[in-house]
Amino acid sequence: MSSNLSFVLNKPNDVSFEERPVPKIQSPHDVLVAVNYTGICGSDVHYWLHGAIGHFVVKDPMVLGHESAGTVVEVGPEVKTLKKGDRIALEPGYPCRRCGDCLAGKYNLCHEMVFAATPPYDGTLTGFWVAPHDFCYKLPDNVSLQEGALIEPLAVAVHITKQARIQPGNSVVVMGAGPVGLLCAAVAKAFGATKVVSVDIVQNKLDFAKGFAATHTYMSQRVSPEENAKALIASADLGAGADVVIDASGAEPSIQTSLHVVRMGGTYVQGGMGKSDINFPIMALCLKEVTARGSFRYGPGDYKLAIELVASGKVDVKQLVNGVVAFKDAEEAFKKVKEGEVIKILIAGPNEKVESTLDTSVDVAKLEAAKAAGNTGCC
Ligand SMILES: NC(=O)c1ccc[n+]([C@@H]2O[C@H](COP(=O)([O-])OP(=O)(O)OC[C@H]3O[C@@H](n4cnc5c(N)ncnc54)[C@H](O)[C@@H]3O)[C@@H](O)[C@H]2O)c1
Ligand SMILES: OC[C@H](O)C(O)[C@@H](O)CO
Repeated sequence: MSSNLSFVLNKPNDVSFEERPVPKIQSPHDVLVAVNYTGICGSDVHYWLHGAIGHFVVKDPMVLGHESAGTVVEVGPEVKTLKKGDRIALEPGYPCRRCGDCLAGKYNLCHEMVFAATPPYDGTLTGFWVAPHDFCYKLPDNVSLQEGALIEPLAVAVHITKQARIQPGNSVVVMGAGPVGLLCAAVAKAFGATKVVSVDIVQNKLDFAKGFAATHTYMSQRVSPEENAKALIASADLGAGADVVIDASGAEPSIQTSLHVVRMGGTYVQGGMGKSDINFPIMALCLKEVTARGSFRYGPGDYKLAIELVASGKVDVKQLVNGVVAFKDAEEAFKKVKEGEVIKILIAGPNEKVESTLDTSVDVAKLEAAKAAGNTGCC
């Protein structure tokens, strides 16, 4: 346990591998975890390319990654629920536990949140990670460590979908068929929605969505939001509109269309993070008495439910994984995500002996096309 190789963002478009000290257990309630697999999130790609998301600016070198699963290698003296060798999904944000929001059960809103790979805090693309034991969730025997790395984006989708208060038999439209939108569609179905419409602007994403969880798909059109909504409603036979619309794209045209797709008295949830300010059809919100909610990360019970959805076979996260790469190929994996042709790539921990199962050669033309289209991952 002397090597702790880490994948560090120095500044935009400049990453390196660095030996960092193996972290030490700080509190008797901490565990030390060997990181086995980490997924790449759009926010990691955004930091890599731009060095900032909103007011979170990378000023000093920062280890990337926050979608991880690992194996417990050491436990603090007060840890009763985990032992050495346990396989866990890592919840990567640690709230203060004492402020009003934490005490109200909304710890995801804590102002003092320490969140992995959100500056100034380092992330989990590293060999070893220390975490409070109650933010490490033991994986059931039938859930693999690779699936464990998908629990983080699934927990995001669980939180978004809980915010939508879906009822059995509801119709749900999900804008965006990236990993978060696909997982929202799957969770909506697990929550009892009978019609789930995935919407995107890329045909192969819709083809995947149809085989994954969507009952219907719709290719968003470059027309006015009202016309787009009318065509969407007609194509999915949504009658007076959808009971619930979730935005998992962050794109302004998608958000505008959403408010025209939701039915009178329906619910709209903002999960996507795009531009901070947009033109928003506020009159539709008012006249339809739409309930609108935001959704940020995840809170009490979300990781637990995400793991149960995978363990019970209700959400098959394995389908989202295009391949696994060795730690040394982390930068190539980021380029692959940037190309926009993959759903989820996992990076094996630096101490894992794995062969890359993904062709890591990068198509420069695709990279340039993604750049020209402004596809920079997220946010
Ligand atoms: N709320 C949270 O806590 C939270 C957490 C993680 C990610 N996010 C956000 O959720 C969003 C989705 O994440 P992801 O990882 O799936 O990102 P992604 O970039 O892989 O997926 C976004 C999808 O939206 C599609 N899209 C773009 N414009 C569209 C339009 N006009 N109509 C319909 N679809 C359109 C894209 O083609 C893409 O498939 C991102 O904005 C991300 O920042 C939010
Ligand atoms: O899943 C967690 C998200 O990726 C993060 O909150 C990020 O998008 C903003 O810091």
